[in-house]
Amino acid sequence: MNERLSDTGRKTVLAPLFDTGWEMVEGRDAIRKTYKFENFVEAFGWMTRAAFYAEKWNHHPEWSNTYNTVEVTLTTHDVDGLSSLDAKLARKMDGL
Ligand SMILES: C[C@H](O)[C@H](O)[C@H]1CNC2=NC(N)=NC(=O)C2=N1
Repeated sequence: MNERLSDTGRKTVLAPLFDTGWEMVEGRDAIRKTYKFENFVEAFGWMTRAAFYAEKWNHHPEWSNTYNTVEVTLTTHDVDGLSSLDAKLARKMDGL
């Protein structure tokens, strides 16, 4: 069962993500990041690749796309806050 990240878990898995541009969402236990691409095709291609992992891991982002920009928010609805799955998906998104 996936659980909300502990204080120690937050230090180890969230801190590196903050270094890559992720930030806490104000008023929510969630993280967000804005990705910029060359154009719409690059942005949507990246979303498609990310969507395969989201589906494979049954962990889905809140996101929106405008032309070359994708705004992503990650949180775990089942635990009403951040879990290790959010960190896992964030790391994957950064690597795609
Ligand atoms: C029933 C289904 O497995 C759950 O609702 C899954 C689907 N995708 C999910 N995605 C996210 N981000 N959080 C969840 O808690 C979650 N739960």
